[in-house]
Amino acid sequence: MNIKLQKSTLHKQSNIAITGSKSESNRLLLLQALYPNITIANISNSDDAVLMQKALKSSDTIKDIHHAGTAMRFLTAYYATQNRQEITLTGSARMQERPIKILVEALRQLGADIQYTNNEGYPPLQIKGQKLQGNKVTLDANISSQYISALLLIAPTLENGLTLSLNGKITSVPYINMTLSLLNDLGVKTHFEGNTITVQRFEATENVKAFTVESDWSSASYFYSLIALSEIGTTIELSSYKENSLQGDSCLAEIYKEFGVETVFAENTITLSKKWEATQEAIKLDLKNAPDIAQTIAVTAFGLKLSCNMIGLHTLKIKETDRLVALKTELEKLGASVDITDASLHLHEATQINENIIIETYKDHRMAMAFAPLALRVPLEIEKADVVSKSFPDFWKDLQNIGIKTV
Ligand SMILES: O=C(O)C1=C[C@@H](OP(=O)(O)O)[C@@H](O)[C@H](O)C1
Ligand SMILES: C=C(OP(=O)(O)O)C(=O)O
Repeated sequence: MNIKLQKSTLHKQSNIAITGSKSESNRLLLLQALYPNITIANISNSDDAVLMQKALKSSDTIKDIHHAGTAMRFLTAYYATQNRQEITLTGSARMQERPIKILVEALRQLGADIQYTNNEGYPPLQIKGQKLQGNKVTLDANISSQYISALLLIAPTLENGLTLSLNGKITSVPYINMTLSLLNDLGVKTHFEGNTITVQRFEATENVKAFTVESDWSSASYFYSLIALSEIGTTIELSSYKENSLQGDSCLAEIYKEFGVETVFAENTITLSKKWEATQEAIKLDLKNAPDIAQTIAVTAFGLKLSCNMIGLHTLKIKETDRLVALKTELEKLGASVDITDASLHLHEATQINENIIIETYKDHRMAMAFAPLALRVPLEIEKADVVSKSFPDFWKDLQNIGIKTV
């Protein structure tokens, strides 16, 4: 399904309820499988969270988690500890190109029995669950924080807890802190200092532990972009959000000030308002802590004809697609000039925005959603637009409700 977007104007005021963070949801689902007294409210309706629930519920020995990176990594750790039938954990063609060796090696250090079905270092995996004896692991921390979160989530069930020693520059740190915070809320004792994380063993208790997931900040990024590209005075209220978020992408509130967007926090909402014209200076950002908002920001800057320099993007090449190449290719079709390296993107100030361009999405939800706000500048078409369901199935409906017109 392609979607043609007409040149549109947002309603002056609107409000939208976004469902829970997919990152928090998938952590809590894994914890719930280990500690069944957990209840979860405002769970994400994303494909990734639905696939996680399906995998955990079904008795099939083959689990296919499609494109869901967190499900792939978290379930690898989970099934390695579960004494049951052998499980095959697989995913989409792209998932089979996303590396998992660092996690598999770490679990093997603890005594896990995991084999590669096809290619060494990549899913599918053949996992024979058993009681893991080890309690110390050393692993590289500069490729994906999801390997670390996966180990932390199973850590409190291990006989002697777990000590992780992290090598190299730690990437996506807020996601590690999110995992530790949720463990702490459950009652697990943890400690993170320098390159060492320790987690103590935790026994399930009788008490029910109720969690409410905050709504997804990465999904909120597209509304930040829409407001940044709107007329002064346009506002959107989003729920349910809080100022003290576990999600690193809440740095959007600070970043989008440079694009003229003010964020006001109320009890459980944020109101985004276009308050002033964007700064005309080049935007400079290090996104090693918030990789998922790089595409949104690049497109906002392009739409505002600003130059933008982003570093800390070394993880983008192994996500749903090579996001650096995808961004360069699609932005240049629209008239931009973009330089990329393995870890950075430099967008030059645009002079024009080409109309009626078909944006390819490369099976990446964030490509579709990041480019959609350009409909406030030019008519454009988004190819295979249903890809958004990976994280935000209601995206197109919500966009129509706030004034974006489709053909
Ligand atoms: O732990 C998580 O929930 C996530 C961690 C990040 O991945 P990396 O640590 O691989 O950068 C992020 O990009 C992904 O969307 C979700
Ligand atoms: C990278 C992402 O997800 P995952 O790694 O969990 O597939 C994302 O949602 O942008």
